[in-house]
Amino acid sequence: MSLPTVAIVGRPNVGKSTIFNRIAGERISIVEDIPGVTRDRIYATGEWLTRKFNIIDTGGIELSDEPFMTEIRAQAEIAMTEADVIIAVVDGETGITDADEAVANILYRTDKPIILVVNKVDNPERRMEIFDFYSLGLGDPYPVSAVHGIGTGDVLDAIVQNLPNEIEEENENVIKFSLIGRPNVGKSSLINAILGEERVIASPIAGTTRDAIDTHFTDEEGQEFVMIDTAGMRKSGKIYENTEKYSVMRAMRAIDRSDIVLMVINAEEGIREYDMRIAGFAHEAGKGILIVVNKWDTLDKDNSTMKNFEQEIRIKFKFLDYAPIVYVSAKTGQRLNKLPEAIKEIHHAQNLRISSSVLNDVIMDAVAINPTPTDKGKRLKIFYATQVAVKPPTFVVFVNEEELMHFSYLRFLENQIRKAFVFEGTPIHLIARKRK
Ligand SMILES: Nc1nc2c(ncn2[C@@H]2O[C@H](COP(=O)(O)OP(=O)(O)OP(=O)(O)O)[C@@H](O)[C@H]2O)c(=O)[nH]1
Ligand SMILES: Nc1nc2c(ncn2[C@@H]2O[C@H](COP(=O)(O)OP(=O)(O)OP(=O)(O)O)[C@@H](O)[C@H]2O)c(=O)[nH]1
Repeated sequence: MSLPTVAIVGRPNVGKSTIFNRIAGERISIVEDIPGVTRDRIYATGEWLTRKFNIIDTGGIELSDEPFMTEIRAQAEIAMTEADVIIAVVDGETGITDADEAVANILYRTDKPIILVVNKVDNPERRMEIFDFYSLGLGDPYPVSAVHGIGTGDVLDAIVQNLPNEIEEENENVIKFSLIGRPNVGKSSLINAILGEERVIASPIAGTTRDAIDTHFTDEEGQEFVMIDTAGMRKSGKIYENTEKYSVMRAMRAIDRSDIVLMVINAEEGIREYDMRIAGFAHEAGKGILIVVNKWDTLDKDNSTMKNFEQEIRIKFKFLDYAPIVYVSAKTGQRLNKLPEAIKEIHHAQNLRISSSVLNDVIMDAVAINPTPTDKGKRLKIFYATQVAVKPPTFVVFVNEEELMHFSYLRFLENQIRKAFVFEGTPIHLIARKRK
């Protein structure tokens, strides 16, 4: 589902990251061994009163070599482009500075809701001073002490009140996908090729955010697709558009809105750090993933080229062992016809429901091959398993003691499930729960 976005702006040192961490709370997960972008701590998901939203700390988007004022203005512009609600942070300890006024001046141009947060209001005496901040012209100041968690509840209330109404009715039959990859890997060429190949009338439809334009099309079999816009990949000449953090953030937003992500890699360049972070994020988000190696025409190939390439991918994207790989050329058209097919198969896999009886047969066979682990003389007992969700397929395994379920055994069960059913291209989640 597509989530609304909240962006935090303000000059350095006012406490943006502290507020970001408060709002994102425990939802910033740091998963070991997966180079997910969640560690960058500029993009996370927050939740309050059952409303979920994405939150961006624009302070984390640093523009190297730009003068200080240019940088904070650019960050405010990013907030105005990306967000549905903007949190402008100032410092109650130091009062209003020129930089705060510069930020306010940029924000006057937007009609998006702005919540003015006066941070570092650590004690009641200081509350009286927040009235000075009315002069910024950004509305009522909300006093907060982010380090102590005071006042953040009111800010969250204000965020939720200002979020746009639930957007985009979900149509389960439509496949939403996006093409993600570093600049110049050939995303636009592939998009044009896919649309050309399908010989369909592609019509841009307004997306959930003002500036996102998604492309809607139907293939010959009547399957509907929505290609999610990755507008940030377009070159608009803004100074921040080319920064890696911004491009990563745009990619993350596109991933959030997609069911399936086409991770595009340039055959000439191989896999880069950027690819691993984006892929890690898509994996953590439970999205379907197709690895597309483009510019296949540029390589001098022999019998082992493809095998070697696959090996590199499998080593670098260790956590994506379920993702199929397609080697294509947007230039010559080689294997482009495989893309819609592969997308449809992944969509099928991520929506697959396994009946409990069939699932439990597989689990029991698995336990017969590889007995459950023991710890301090106690053996893990598996009572039964059941699928609780799709997209991604999620299974709960009921056990005697959760602690006895080791990661490696869960991994083994996952492999057995993958051998028994076709879950190619989708992560699957296994959760151990103590039976009540
Ligand atoms: N007294 C007090 N200090 C705070 C509070 N919130 C943050 N700080 C401190 O203010 C400093 C800056 O906080 P950050 O969250 O890093 O500020 P920032 O705006 O993200 O800064 P940049 O990353 O430089 O943009 C840190 O030393 C924090 O500990 C608060 O509520 N009260
Ligand atoms: N040889 C070859 N060149 C390709 C292929 N696909 C794209 N190109 C070229 O690679 C360059 C970049 O292609 P784009 O489609 O603009 O790449 P992009 O990923 O959309 O780039 P950004 O807009 O910068 O994000 C162009 O010069 C293309 O003609 C391919 O399969 N083979």
